[in-house]
Amino acid sequence: MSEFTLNICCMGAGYVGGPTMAVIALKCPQIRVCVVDLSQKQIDAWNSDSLPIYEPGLPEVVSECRGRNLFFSTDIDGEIKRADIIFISVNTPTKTMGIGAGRAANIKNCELCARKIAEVSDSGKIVVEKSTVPVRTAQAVRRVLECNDKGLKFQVLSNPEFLAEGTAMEDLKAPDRVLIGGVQDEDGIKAAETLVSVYANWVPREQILTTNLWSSELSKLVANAFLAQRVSSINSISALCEATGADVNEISRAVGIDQRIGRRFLNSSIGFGGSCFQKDILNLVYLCETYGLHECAEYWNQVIVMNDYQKKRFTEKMVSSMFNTVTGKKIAILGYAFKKDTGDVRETPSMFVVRDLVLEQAKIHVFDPQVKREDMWIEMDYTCGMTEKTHPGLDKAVTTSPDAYSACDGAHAFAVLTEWDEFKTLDFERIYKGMAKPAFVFDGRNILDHAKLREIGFEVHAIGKPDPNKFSDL
Ligand SMILES: NC(=O)c1ccc[n+]([C@@H]2O[C@H](COP(=O)([O-])OP(=O)(O)OC[C@H]3O[C@@H](n4cnc5c(N)ncnc54)[C@H](O)[C@@H]3O)[C@@H](O)[C@H]2O)c1
Ligand SMILES: O=c1ccn([C@@H]2O[C@H](COP(=O)(O)OP(=O)(O)O[C@H]3O[C@H](CO)[C@@H](O)[C@H](O)[C@H]3O)[C@@H](O)[C@H]2O)c(=O)[nH]1
Repeated sequence: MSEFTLNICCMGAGYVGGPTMAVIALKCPQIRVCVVDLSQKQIDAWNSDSLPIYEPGLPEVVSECRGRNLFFSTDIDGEIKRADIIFISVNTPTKTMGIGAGRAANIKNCELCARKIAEVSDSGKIVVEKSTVPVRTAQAVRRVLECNDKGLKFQVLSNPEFLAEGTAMEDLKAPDRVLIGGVQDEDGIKAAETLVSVYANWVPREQILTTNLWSSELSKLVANAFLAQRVSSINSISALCEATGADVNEISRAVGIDQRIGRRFLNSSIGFGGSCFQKDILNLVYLCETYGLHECAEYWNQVIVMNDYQKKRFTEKMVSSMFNTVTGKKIAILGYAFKKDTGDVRETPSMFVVRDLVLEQAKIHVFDPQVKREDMWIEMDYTCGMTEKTHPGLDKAVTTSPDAYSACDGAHAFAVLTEWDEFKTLDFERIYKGMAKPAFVFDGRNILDHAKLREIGFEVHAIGKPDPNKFSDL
């Protein structure tokens, strides 16, 4: 007899599958949790001391639970057979070719999981969509599962994940809500209750919302669209601030203090990045178009248009401030991850700034405490189509530095592109001494003390901040 009351299998050991299952294992010692993946390398890393993703607090939880009730394996068939509940937590990237290319989400991996489950299962199971998917994907998953030739019955639930990278462990341990969508018949409601009872081990019942399948799937896209919309809204205002002498931080504070608006997600930046916002908005835009709702599609598409504008605007400002040329100049890039406390570079805005500066023939020196050079190039190829082959000399044009000081040594400018806390306390006197003059600072996250930097002698440019040389009446 197994010592466990329930067996959970999660297909996909990535940024979501790994941390999510680690927290379920932590909070539910009576449940056996196994995360499976096609990638042997990924599973080996999860079973090692050097986990495949950087997430504060994750190593502690993995080391507490791994081997007790948390396992990582490539035995996909065996773990599917053993499971009562199977989470599908695979990647659903934007399609790169075919119908809907550049907008629609590719749900190929979800379908492949469903086919695998139908093929190898020898008992009925609850199948949970954890991946972010277009509305009505659960129907496709259900149809594939129903086609099994063993007469098995499966229940499909939608349980989108709302964790943010860098704070994933806190988000998972104390989520604002858990959302579970299911078919509103007796079996569907029973399946949803089983999943509710898993989360109820640590999440207050009133924060576990149950809805119909389609509301759950759509809520995930809408949540990300609303969050990204706030970032684009404040970024659009940052451009107006730079033109008028207003200060975007003061505006965020004045506007966000209104409880109807709220303070969070109003930090102006070089634009949002990450694997989710752009992908999920494009997914929403494509859905609207599919249903002939062109005005709705256009409305949400503007969030992305504004984000692209913000990224481009930043690089253009760097070039124009530095006497309209950066050719041959050394520029230090502090921060390459799409936000602090992660090593993830998917859709990172830093990449677009680096790409545009390389095209201007600058010599780039990047320092990021967590990003691997190999990952920078993989993403540059995937998203920008830029490799050493397509752009000979690219590899040499971008140096990765071991620390911020060597990145800045001899540089004409440094730009802060990720808001890592350690950048706030650098020895800027030392950095200034080592730089070419005039020494430029471009603060893409508004995290530095600009007055202090100006006192040292830097020429400082920041997002949505009035330039004292331009406005004498501040
Ligand atoms: N990254 C986030 O912060 C986040 C947050 C919420 C939701 N999401 C959504 O969750 C899903 C997963 O995102 P992620 O960032 O964890 O992706 P990821 O790329 O980090 O991980 C996905 C994993 O799935 C594996 N995989 C793919 N096909 C498989 C198959 N058929 N069988 C077994 N394993 C398979 C891949 O090898 C990979 O390791 C996406 O839909 C994403 O939109 C992501
Ligand atoms: O005020 C802000 C807040 C965020 N950002 C940027 O927006 C991007 C996304 O940040 P964040 O949302 O914190 O990280 P993600 O890990 O992408 O998380 C988002 O995407 C996930 C995947 O769908 C969801 O689960 C989360 O709820 C949602 O916050 C990053 O580049 C941030 O720097 C800003 O520029 N200004």
